[in-house]
Amino acid sequence: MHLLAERLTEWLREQAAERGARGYVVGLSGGIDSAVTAVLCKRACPDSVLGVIMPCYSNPQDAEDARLVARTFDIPFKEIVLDGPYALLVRLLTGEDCNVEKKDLSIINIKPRLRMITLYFYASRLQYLVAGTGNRSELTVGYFTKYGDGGVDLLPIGNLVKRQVYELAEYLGIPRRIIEKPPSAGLWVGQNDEAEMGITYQELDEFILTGKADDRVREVVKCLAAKNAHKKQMPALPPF
Ligand SMILES: Nc1ncnc2c1ncn2[C@@H]1O[C@H](COP(=O)(O)OP(=O)(O)OC[C@H]2O[C@@H]([n+]3cccc(C(=O)O)c3)[C@H](O)[C@@H]2O)[C@@H](O)[C@H]1O
Ligand SMILES: Nc1ncnc2c1ncn2[C@@H]1O[C@H](COP(=O)(O)OP(=O)(O)OP(=O)(O)O)[C@@H](O)[C@H]1O
Ligand SMILES: [Mg+2]
Repeated sequence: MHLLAERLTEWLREQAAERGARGYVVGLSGGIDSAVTAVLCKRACPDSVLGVIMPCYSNPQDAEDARLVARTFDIPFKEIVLDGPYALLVRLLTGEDCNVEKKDLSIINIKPRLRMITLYFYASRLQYLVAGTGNRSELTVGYFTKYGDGGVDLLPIGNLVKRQVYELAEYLGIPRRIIEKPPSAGLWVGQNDEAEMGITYQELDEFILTGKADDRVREVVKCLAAKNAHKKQMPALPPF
């Protein structure tokens, strides 16, 4: 893990230099993926990393956990509450008040997209790059919002399956309570990644790393990967 952390840190340093950027901006959710990504960015660019905490009708504990990460690793951060813009857009688009219990993807995907807009504001202001937090497990099945949390400049932990993200988190000293909470996109009350995908990260990681899986897991992965393949492609152009 020591070597992996060093190599990713060095890679982030090189990427910033090659792309003419001064540092990195990261959305800090209070979850493990953003904690690990932000700490790697802080190691790479100690004086030029910004964490942005963006509650959007979110569980207040998440912002509390995000602040804990920022303070533990001395990462400067902003808190931008997106409740108002979200409620306004939902009302404008649907004519109805937003309902935080409802799992309507056309509506709740607005949350990650508002976060993307916010992160690109800071990236442009500060001459930073937006560091995405997607990992190999999520990328394999396309478990992210297109141009939402998927709208980023680079993916420092994109080659690590979730289990490897946990290992790196342990090595980096991410606070226990963040390591221990169940992965959630936090898009509606009680959302849980594994329940929504229909497979566990352990099953998904095992399949990615070894090719071993029972028929049910194989089918779910195949199906999600096919359905979401477009998220990893450039928009189609006419062939003429
Ligand atoms: N074949 C195709 N070729 C080109 N484009 C295609 C397409 N099929 C759909 N599309 C487009 O893509 C859209 C659907 O994709 P998208 O808008 O992303 O929506 P969708 O994949 O339906 O929803 C996002 C999923 O990611 C999960 N998520 C989101 C955010 C964070 C996290 C997390 O882990 O933290 C997880 C979320 O819970 C949900 O399951 C369609 O509305 C359409 O515009
Ligand atoms: N409330 C939030 N404030 C700031 N950024 C957020 C917030 N919610 C989500 N994000 C951004 O969207 C990313 C995707 O969320 P995701 O849930 O996959 O990662 P995570 O919360 O870091 O880890 P976990 O998968 O364990 O919950 C986050 O890593 C973060 O960059
Ligand atoms: Mg999360």
